[in-house]
Amino acid sequence: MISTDALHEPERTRIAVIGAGHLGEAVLGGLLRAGLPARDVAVSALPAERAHILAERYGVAAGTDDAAAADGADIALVAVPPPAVPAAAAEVGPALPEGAVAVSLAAAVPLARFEEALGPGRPAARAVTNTAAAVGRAMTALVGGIHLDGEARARVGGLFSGIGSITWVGEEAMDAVTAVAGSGPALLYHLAAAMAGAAVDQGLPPGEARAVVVQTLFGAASLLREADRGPAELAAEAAAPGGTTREALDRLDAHGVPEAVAEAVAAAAERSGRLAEDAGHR
Ligand SMILES: NC(=O)C1=CN([C@@H]2O[C@H](COP(=O)(O)OP(=O)(O)OC[C@H]3O[C@@H](n4cnc5c(N)ncnc54)[C@H](OP(=O)(O)O)[C@@H]3O)[C@@H](O)[C@H]2O)C=CC1
Ligand SMILES: O=C(O)[C@@H]1CCC=N1
Repeated sequence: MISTDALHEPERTRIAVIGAGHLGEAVLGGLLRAGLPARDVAVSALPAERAHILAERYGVAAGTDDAAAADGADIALVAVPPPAVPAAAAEVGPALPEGAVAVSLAAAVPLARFEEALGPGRPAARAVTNTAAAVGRAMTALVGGIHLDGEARARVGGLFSGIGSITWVGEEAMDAVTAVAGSGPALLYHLAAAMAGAAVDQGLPPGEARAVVVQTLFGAASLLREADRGPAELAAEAAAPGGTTREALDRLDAHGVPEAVAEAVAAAAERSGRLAEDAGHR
């Protein structure tokens, strides 16, 4: 459930979602699923047809005007593409009530740049989250801005706790977190597709292959989360000497898969840094 303990109005937290594309819609859906009433949500999306679809799908107020969506919100979540953040923030900042918080969900854009565009004194934060927000299982890393006091920090933390797990980090960690928490889900989807394809090659019908892979990944992730052992130990437990798992793991190692994963994560983190540089933010 969304925490309402530390809100200005304990009964209500009004949320604006600015830029409801893939991530914004996932967060919107997750917040509603966690119990946020649709009447307390205003969305800004482009183009107008997209706003119309979201209004129909979720029963929220939706339009194309960022300032109108932010007007009256307690927390505005800005989920536009990185280059669009400064312009969106310049609309959102002045439209928010005093004390309301703006949170950037964009990759790469430094918090100081977001704060500058919002206008003086605006409480702000930066978040890296992921689309598992839609099912209440996001991993969100948060950085607090210079005007974010303890109460506002608790409000923001409470909101994101409603759609998954949170951690507060220093901004220097954000490129790494973006690579793992932001891009990480797609790495697993990539692996899932390869596993399902391989299972079909081995004779499973496609629907069956997908169901088996999904439940296997879900079970493994759940065990990883709850077990008192780490991933290496869990892998060793599944790999009987001379058995099938050892055969498969050896093949992955021979193909340099651990190194390839490390390279992929490093490339994503480096891309996050370059995105900021290309936009003149660093
Ligand atoms: N997708 C993900 O899993 C993750 C995304 N992010 C970050 O989230 C942000 C959004 O990513 P994602 O959802 O994938 O991208 P999308 O392109 O799916 O969504 C962004 C949406 O914002 C719209 N938009 C642009 N400017 C404005 C504006 N001023 N007001 C309202 N809407 C606007 C875009 O419209 P149009 O296309 O017409 O410009 C688009 O529909 C990015 O900054 C990204 O770095 C971070 C972590 C994970
Ligand atoms: O691909 C991207 O740039 C965004 C940021 C992290 C995940 N998706």
